[in-house]
Amino acid sequence: MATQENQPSSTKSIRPLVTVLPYVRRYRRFAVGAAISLTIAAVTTLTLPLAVRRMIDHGFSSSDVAFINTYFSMLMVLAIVLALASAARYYFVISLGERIVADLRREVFSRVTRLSAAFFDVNQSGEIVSRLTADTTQIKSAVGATASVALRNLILCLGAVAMMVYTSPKLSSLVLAAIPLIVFPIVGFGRSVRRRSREAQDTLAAASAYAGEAIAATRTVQAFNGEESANRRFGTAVENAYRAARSAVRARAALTAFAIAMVFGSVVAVLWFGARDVLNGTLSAGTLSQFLLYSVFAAGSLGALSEVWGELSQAAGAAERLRELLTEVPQIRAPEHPAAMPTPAKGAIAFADVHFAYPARPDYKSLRGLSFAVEPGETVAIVGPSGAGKSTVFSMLLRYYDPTKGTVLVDATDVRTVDPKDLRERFAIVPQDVTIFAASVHDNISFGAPDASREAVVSAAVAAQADEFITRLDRGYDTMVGERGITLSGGQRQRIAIARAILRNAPILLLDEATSALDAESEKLVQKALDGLMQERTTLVIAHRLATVLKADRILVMENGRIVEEGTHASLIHQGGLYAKLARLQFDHGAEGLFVAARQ
Ligand SMILES: Nc1ncnc2c1ncn2[C@@H]1O[C@H](COP(=O)(O)OP(=O)(O)OP(=O)(O)O)[C@@H](O)[C@H]1O
Repeated sequence: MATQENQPSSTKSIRPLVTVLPYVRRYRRFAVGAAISLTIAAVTTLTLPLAVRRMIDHGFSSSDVAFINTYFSMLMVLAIVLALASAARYYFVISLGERIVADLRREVFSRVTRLSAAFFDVNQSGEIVSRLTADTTQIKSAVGATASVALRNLILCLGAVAMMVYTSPKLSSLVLAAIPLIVFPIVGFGRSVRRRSREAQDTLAAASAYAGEAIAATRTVQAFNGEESANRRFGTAVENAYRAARSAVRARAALTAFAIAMVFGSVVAVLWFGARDVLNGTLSAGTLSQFLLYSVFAAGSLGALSEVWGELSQAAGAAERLRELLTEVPQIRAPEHPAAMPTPAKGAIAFADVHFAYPARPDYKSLRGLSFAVEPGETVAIVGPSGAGKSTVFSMLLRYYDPTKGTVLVDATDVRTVDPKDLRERFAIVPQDVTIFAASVHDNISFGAPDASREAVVSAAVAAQADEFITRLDRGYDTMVGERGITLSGGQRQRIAIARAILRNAPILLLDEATSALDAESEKLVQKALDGLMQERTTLVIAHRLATVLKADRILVMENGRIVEEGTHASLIHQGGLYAKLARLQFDHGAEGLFVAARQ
């Protein structure tokens, strides 16, 4: 992932998993419950070989029925304790995993929604969504299943080794000598698994990103008969993800095979010595059986630990990807001591010699010394050829980016000195391509004012000429509109956006007129809705229609990131400059009120 502030780190251990620790601490009760039940289960398992030895050395030889009965009832009790402790362990550990992942997802999402526009210029949304879903799932399995298996096996392994030493120090010393030979290669393999697993998650995220984009645009894909090529591209991405995952799995498989071979190999070797001691009469058969069981436990748990190490290394790859998002600092954020926006809000705007290049394209200046002022209550239209920098003006006002030079002022306050939240509070925006969420009409209108009552929502819709079509929908204001408002017409979507802006009741309106032509009826309704919205507020409108420029108090003509002409429609036509040319083009084309974006 490309980030502005934060280059991906390249840690070589499972250290990224410490990201998860604060979450574990938050739910200490689950963690403590898990630890207690784990210990009980492990200790119970460890007492079994003791019982077996006594059975072999005393039970069968004494043929004492009462002894056998007591022994078997004790074993039964042990079995029940083991069952209950295992169930409790499962419950605590899995609940902890689920809880942590829910928190992680919430926190990552909330972080991502606060990141600046520059971050999204270089990162794909699908890639980020993949981190939210696939990577957090890996963490869940690490915290839930894997960590508990690891802990249980660690306790079992340590316990078994201790009991082995207790049972036969001589045989144990042979086993212990073999341990470093086993452990070091395992750690090495773990690193390789972690690196490959990170690659697998990265390629999977790339596939998800592409799928998200293509599915959101199925109509375009079908219109261009692009299904084949979309399938091919997704297929390639999925195959890449498969190959990367298989490479990680291969490393894990090799790790498992190596660990098991080494561990059991050393057990067999040690037993061979033990068997000779039994024949010599220096070791009882029961003691050797007990030792055998403990070494099988130790070997089994070491084998399991090596597998778990692989899984933890995999989860560390995922944790690293999440940590990148969690530590990403928004470039645009409130200063340490934000100034207060002056109240009451007036709605004055000023640009003073603003220069700006988008971070994704630092060599190209989108604004080159832009200066203008808008008085409170004024309606100002911005016109100019495509790429002149009109939309960039809006981005600077909303402080999506900071100027490279110069100052943007709202109510005579430098926008960099205030909290972006307070600044954005002063704006309502109607963008060119309206964003409609897959939610009810009510929720879509009240998006910028979530506490608004139904009455307020309806009156905003009435003012936006939207009430009539909304009440004709199946469930009126409670009708769910599809993703991106797919069930609504273009004009309806625009009127919902206008209602949203009316309800927000902000002192400054930013309006990016849609270039797509609506039918005459819709056009009239949208115009009427806008007239209502523009009253009594400062309005800055990127104009594409003659009707709009005629109504504006002033027109700013932009070209190459600065203002080249300024005046009213009549005075600018009279000047015979760029505006006159743009207007002529429009009339030549005869398109009703549509400014054709002409490249100079
Ligand atoms: N996010 C971005 N990253 C890099 N460059 C950008 C970005 N957005 C816009 N630009 C560039 O900045 C310049 C000004 O773009 P802007 O969108 O402000 O133009 P515009 O006047 O609104 O054009 P149009 O009328 O076509 O919407 C263009 O050259 C464009 O390529």
